[in-house]
Amino acid sequence: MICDCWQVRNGDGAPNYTEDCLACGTNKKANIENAAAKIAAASKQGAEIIVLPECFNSPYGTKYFPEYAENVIEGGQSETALMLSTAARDNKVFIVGGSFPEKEGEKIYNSCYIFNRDGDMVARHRKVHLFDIDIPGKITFKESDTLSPGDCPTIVDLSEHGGPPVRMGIGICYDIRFPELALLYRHLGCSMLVYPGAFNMVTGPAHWELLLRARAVDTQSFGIVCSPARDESADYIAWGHSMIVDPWGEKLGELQEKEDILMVDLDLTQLAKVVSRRQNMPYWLQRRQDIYKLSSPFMPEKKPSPDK
Ligand SMILES: NC(=O)CCC(=O)C(=O)O
Repeated sequence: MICDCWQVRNGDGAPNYTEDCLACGTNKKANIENAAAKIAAASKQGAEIIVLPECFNSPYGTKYFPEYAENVIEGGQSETALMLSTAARDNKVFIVGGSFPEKEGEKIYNSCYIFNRDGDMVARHRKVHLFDIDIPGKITFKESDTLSPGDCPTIVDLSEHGGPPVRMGIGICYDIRFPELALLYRHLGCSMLVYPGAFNMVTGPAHWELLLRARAVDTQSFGIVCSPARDESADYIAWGHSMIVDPWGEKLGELQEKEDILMVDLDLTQLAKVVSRRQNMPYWLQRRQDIYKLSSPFMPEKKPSPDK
């Protein structure tokens, strides 16, 4: 399996976005070392935030998850989480750690851990929508054979951790198909949606870019997807095409299917674009909440939604 990373650098007040690809296979140790090496390389190029793809320490497949899963909490010695923490601290970067199978008790989750520049774990997202699909003759996949779903949205505000003014909503792959999650993130003040993901050769060409751009436009936010690069010999062949789009749905950068690095500057002017897009086309304020309404236990009742 091959992986992409995506990064943000904050140069002279100008965050800079990059994507890498890195090769992953069945050798877990090699996958972890490769990810660490790519994080270091990206950091050398000035990346400030690095995003890894879904399932970067193992092949993507239900039969692999139990074997590659690590216990991060409950005093677990997770070598993958340790690498992410060390890499974040040594390179002084934020890391959105793609995902890896995580064990807690009897359950296994598809989890994304996020680290600050000191190597502290600041958030965890457990994939909330499991990829259970059956398109006869094309693709059948049932994550729920071995995985359990998470039950929380996950937001990371980098400014609360000494970083740039970016509030990210995190999802993992199939989570991108659920507009309600993205709308909830918008409601909770996010201006960027980050989805480590691994679409395949059936759904990738059809929906990967479409969904990212849709979620970005739905929420007037930056959108990022970070995929493993394609490995034709894998059981599950990833589509690749890590990508970042702006709140207008315009592509700021895209990788192809191979191992690679892509860096995209996101200067403060572009961050301001979120605000101006939201003002120019204030559809968030024009929602007809008398006809329909997003409801979530994670939505504060009284707090007005941040829709500047
Ligand atoms: N890893 C995943 O969740 C795959 C999702 C996917 O391919 C899709 O089409 O959705």
